[in-house]
Amino acid sequence: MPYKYLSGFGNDFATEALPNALPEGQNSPQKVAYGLYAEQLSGTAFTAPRADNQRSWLYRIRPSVCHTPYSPVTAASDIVGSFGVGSKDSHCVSTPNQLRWSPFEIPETGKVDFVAGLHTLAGSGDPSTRTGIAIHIYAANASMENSAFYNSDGDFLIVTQQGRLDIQTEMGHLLVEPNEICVIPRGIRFSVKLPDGPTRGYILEVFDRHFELPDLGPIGANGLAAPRDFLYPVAAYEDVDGTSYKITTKYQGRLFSVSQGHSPFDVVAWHGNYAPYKYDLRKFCTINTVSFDHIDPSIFTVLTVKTSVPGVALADFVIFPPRWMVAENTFRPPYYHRNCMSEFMGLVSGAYDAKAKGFLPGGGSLHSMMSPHGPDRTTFEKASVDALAPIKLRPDGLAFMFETSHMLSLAPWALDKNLAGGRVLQDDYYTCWQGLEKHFDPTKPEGVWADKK
Ligand SMILES: O=C(O)Cc1cc(O)ccc1O
Ligand SMILES: [Fe+2]
Repeated sequence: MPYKYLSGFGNDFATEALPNALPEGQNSPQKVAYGLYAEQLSGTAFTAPRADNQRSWLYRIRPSVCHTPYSPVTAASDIVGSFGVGSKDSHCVSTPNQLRWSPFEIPETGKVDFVAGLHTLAGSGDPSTRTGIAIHIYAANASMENSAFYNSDGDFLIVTQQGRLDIQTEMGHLLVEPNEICVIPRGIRFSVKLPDGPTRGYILEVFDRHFELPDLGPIGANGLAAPRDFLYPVAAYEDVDGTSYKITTKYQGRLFSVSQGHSPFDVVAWHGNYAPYKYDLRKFCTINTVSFDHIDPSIFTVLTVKTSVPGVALADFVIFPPRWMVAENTFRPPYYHRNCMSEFMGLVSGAYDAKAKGFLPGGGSLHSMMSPHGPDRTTFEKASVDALAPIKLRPDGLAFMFETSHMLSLAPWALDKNLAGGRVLQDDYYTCWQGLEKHFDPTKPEGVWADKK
């Protein structure tokens, strides 16, 4: 499969797999070229201001509506849709505890595809009122066959951790490898193949608005993620009839499916600004202190979803990429911290500056609103005496954070102590801070660390 992309975050694209399949100068001609149907896919209200308005026009072999009625999927699922604690459906739990998970298991037996391999960890709000977010992981070992998925509840930002995802979408193909992310907006049908076999990763789902590049303020016109590095698929279609396709949607947190006798990937041409995209995190132009002190992690924001309050994100996607550390006279790891936001972290590879052990690739941690957290004892002690030479921090490491202004509720699966025979949820996480010693000595204004170098 040749993967071809169009570039530029939020551009208005036009792409066709057959010459002149796109109508000239209008969206809905009486007769569309090649006998195609025209269909609009709206990603914002019709009346959203022009700067926010997102929609695409799809020219396809059949309109999407040619399918059997939706019926609930009866197979057991670890997906949660509504996070109001106490709501009859939700079974979610609120806990301010600092939580950490060892690498989430990838199933070794049976065939588990991307949809069956979705597990919700935490979330807030409810898609029915377009408030909130959800955090899921996926752990799968099989490609989706003759099936597609779309999310009615919101947009998915997918962080691949192990294995590439070969994603066929209505707009074309995306090949996404670890160190890359992709965003599949609400409603867009996609099917995931696993060219490398077993796979794992993380998903940030937002129930309202869409991901945007952060404003750069005094940074200026350049830096962080560059718009031109966001890649969108070119139109690619298949004309397959007579095979039964199952299309599953997550709708208010529940799965429903329809069937149809033709491929849903029959879009010959499309134009517009509502489409899936991918981004290589290695292209992120990292900015940080060249003098002193630890800069807040918002400096590493790749994408953000705004709320109506200026500067307050519904969710930020933040990375901790390889970078030079040069800060002088500075405690360089993350500071001890209590936050009015909730912080979920994952690790794609390597290790993370605040934790000497226990936070592993494919695992995760959650530090909830106002729950204290920071470096473990080993990290604190080492960083308190380390020589402050310039160092290249973890050239192969990539950690990330989903940070949200909402309080999260925990899905039952996330707190299941028996996951993988009790090897996932770390009961003893809190102990990494228990040994932090008292160093206070009122007779030593210069502190105690000078003696310990
Ligand atoms: O590890 C964390 O908790 C994330 C984090 C990183 C950082 O560099 C500063 C603050 C912060 O919350
Ligand atoms: Fe933090």
